[in-house]
Amino acid sequence: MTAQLESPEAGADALLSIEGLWKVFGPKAGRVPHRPELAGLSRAELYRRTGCTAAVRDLSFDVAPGEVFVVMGLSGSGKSTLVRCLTRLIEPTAGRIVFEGEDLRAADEKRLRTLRRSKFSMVFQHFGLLPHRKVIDNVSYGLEIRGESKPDRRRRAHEVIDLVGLRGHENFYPEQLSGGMQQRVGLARALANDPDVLLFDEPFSALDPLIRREMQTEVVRLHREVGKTMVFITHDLSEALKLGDRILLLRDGAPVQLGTGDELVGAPADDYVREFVRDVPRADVLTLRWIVRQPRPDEQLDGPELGPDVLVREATRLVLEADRPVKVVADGQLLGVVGDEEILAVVADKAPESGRRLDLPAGARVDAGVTAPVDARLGTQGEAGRPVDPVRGPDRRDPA
Ligand SMILES: Nc1ncnc2c1ncn2[C@@H]1O[C@H](COP(=O)(O)OP(=O)(O)OP(=O)(O)O)[C@@H](O)[C@H]1O
Repeated sequence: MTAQLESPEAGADALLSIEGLWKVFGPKAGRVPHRPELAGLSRAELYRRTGCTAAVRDLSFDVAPGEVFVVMGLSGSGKSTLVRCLTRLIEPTAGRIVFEGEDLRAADEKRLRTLRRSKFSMVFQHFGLLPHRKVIDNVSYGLEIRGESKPDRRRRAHEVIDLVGLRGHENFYPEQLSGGMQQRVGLARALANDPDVLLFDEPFSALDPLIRREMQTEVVRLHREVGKTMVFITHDLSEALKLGDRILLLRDGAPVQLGTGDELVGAPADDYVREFVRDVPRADVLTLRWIVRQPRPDEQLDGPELGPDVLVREATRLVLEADRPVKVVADGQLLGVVGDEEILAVVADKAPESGRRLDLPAGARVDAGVTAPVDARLGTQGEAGRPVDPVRGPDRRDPA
C-alpha cells in the first residue's frame, strides 16, 4: 500500500524527509516522546527513572536527491539505530519518515520489503557476505531474490564488479579476498540492485587506515559516477569531512549540529562541536568565503583573482606571493579581498575572526568590477539571507 502524505509540500524537494523521529528502547517506550517531562530528560536520567534508553531523540532532517548525507557521532550516539529506523528494520517509536512523498510509517510489511529490495541498499561494517558463494553470486544475490533471470543477473553483476574494480575476481570466495576487497564486493552488491538510496553503516571501520582511505576515495569516485543518494554513518570526522555534502552530528541520540563540513569547522554550534573539530586542519576545510574581508581604502584592487570556494590551503601560495591583496570574485562580482594576515591566521589554526561565512544571496546582481558591500552580506545568514538553524541547517524552503 502506498500512503501519500496529506500535505504535499512536506519535504517537497527532499528524497527522504525525517520529522521528529524517536527510537526509545525499554518498558512502555511509547510514552516517552509524548510526555514532555520524560522527553526532556537527559539519556542517563531517563534511563534512571524509567529503564528506557532514548537511542534516537527527536531528529528532523531532509536528504536531497544525490546528496551524501553523513551521520556522525561517538559510539552509542544512535547512528546505527537511526539508519535502521529509516527503512524500519528497527521500528521507530515516534515521528515521520517520508520517502519520495510516501509515508513509510504507514507502509505495510509487504510494501516495506519491496522498498528495501528496490529502493534502498545497505553496506555493513562486517560486509555481510555469504561465505559459500563466489563474488559473482554474492553480488547478484539481491537480483536473484527479486526474481531476475540468470542472464540479466550475470550481466548486471559483471557491470558493477567492473565499477568497483573487482574484474578478474568474479570466481573468488570471500575468504580469499582482503578486507578492502570484501568491502568492494559489499559495495558492488549494494549497487547491483540500482537502489535510489545507499545506506552505509560504518562500512570501513574494520579496515586498516590505508585501505580505509582508499575505500573512501572509491566512494567519492562512485558517487561521481553513479550519483546515488547516500546516507553514510561514521564515527570518524575526517571520513565525514571527506565524504559528506552535509554532516549531522549526534550526541546521546540528539542532534547537535547539521551543516556542511566547513560550517561545522568554521562555525561550531557549541563547545561540544568545537571540541570535536578541534584537530581538523582548518586550511584544508575552510574556503576563502570564511576569510574574505572588505578592501581598505588604500588598497589597490589589481591583484590576482580567486573564487570564493577555493580552499585556504590551495590559495595560500598565491596570496603570500602576491604583492597586492587577492580579489575574491564570483560571477564577475567582487566579494572582497584576502591578504597575508587572513591566510596566516587560518594556516596557524586560529578561528576566523568572524566565525562566519560569506554567502552570496540567491539572485545577487552581478556588477563586474564593482566592489559589493561585503559586510552587508556577512552574517549568520544562509542563502537568500535566511536564518541558519544550527541543527536543520539553512532554511531552504520557499518563503512564499
Ligand atoms: N536493542 C536495544 N535495546 C536497548 N538499548 C539499545 C538497543 N540498541 C541500541 N541500544 C542503545 O541505544 C544507544 C544507541 O546505540 P547505537 O548502536 O544506535 O549507537 P551507535 O552510535 O551506532 O554506536 P556504535 O558506533 O557503537 O555502533 C546506545 O546507548 C545503545 O546501548
